[in-house]
Amino acid sequence: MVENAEKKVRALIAHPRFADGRAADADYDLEEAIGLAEALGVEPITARIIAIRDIRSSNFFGSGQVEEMAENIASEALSLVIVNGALSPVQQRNLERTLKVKVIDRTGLILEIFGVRAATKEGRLQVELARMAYERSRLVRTWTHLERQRGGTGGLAGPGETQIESDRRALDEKTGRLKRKLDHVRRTRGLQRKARQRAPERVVALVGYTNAGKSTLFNRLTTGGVLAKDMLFATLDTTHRVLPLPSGQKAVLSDTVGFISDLPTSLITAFRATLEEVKEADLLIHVRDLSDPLAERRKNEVMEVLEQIEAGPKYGQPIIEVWNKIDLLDEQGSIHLAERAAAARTDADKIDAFEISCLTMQGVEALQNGMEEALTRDDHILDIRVTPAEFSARAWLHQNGQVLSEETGDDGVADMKVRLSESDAGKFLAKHKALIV
Ligand SMILES: Nc1nc2c(ncn2[C@@H]2O[C@H](COP(=O)(O)OP(=O)(O)OP(=O)(O)O)[C@@H](O)[C@H]2O)c(=O)[nH]1
Ligand SMILES: [Mg+2]
Repeated sequence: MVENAEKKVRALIAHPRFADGRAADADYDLEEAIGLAEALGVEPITARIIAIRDIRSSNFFGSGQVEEMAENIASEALSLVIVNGALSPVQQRNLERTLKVKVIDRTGLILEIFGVRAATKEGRLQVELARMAYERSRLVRTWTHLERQRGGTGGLAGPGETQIESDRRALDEKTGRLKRKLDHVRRTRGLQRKARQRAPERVVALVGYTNAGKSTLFNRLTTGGVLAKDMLFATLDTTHRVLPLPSGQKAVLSDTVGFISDLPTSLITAFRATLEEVKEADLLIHVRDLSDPLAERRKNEVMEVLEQIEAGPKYGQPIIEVWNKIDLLDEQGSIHLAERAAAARTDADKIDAFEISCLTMQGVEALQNGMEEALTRDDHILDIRVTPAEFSARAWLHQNGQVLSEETGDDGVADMKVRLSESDAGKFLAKHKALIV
């Protein structure tokens, strides 16, 4: 956001640690928050974990803690406080008043990053919509707060209420307008997607926590050209490239926005359209950074998001796990990992796991074979004889299947060997069973 190092906004990052949180996790959480701040282009000058026994409704933090923050802000000349948690609008406002600097919470921070990073029209509209959803949810919270203040009489009227109601109406109107614009942009893109679906190519989608290495892998597997960077949310817009498979077949690979913990559902919903692509893919590749100490937690978070959008194994969609960045593990760690990968493959829930390094390319070939295997596992290879009169069936086969061989006799009758996906084979058999040799 700010290019010039001297002009960078100097920030205090505060990670609230609750009594039930693990101490070690808090360190990593704080590190992630620093990464997010850097992704926004601000300079994290001070970063600290603040123990919270119970959340204060007025300031979130205790008064002693706020005082310490104020001192820190003064001595370091800071102008931004990032709270790596969820603040109510009242808490945010009170903190800003007391500290006399801008205060944002985790969702606010992520929204800011998305706002700066969104490059396409659709991306920008999605972020705008997400921001509306965020603001609306905060209005609701203020509303409950006001009700509580009045002792929950439930009575109507009062200046605050009217204001909130009109704010809410204004937001809803704006949201409606945005949605219509977004629909328009998407219809165009939907058409493009349909065009892709008509092609026999299958679609493989990369998913995973932000910074896991999705774009790096994307570039390794295709002709590349996507920004891969040690920065959270480097990718916001979906990109597609041809994915060559070892046998010479082709698929389409898509790179998507990364996931992150504690995203409110409203934000996930705003990115639903991007995630639609994930849902419609023939195969998901879950890229995981195995050098991340929180790898297991991240995995569960990604799986939760997938479930929320009704994608993944629970919805019959095959998934392969890529255990990336193994070059960063020591020898002991690598041996342990190889054992786990082997165990996972024979496990009850049979996870296809491939250990790779996008840096050294170790394991990438095995992954490519694994992807092809997963994509063609349920394929049918049919021997078909078509007469010239059935030219439409022949055209359909060319469009939807992979024609492995085709010989046409003098009488114009063609003998074909065609590879079809399970569903296409079903469709073909339902209509043209008589053509099967
Ligand atoms: N050491 C090592 N670094 C890797 C490997 N793969 C990716 N990286 C690095 O990890 C960082 C993040 O990579 P990206 O490909 O941008 O990650 P991403 O999952 O696309 O992240 P977002 O788009 O932000 O969600 C980059 O600095 C990469 O160079 C690997 O196998 N080993
Ligand atoms: Mg990326």
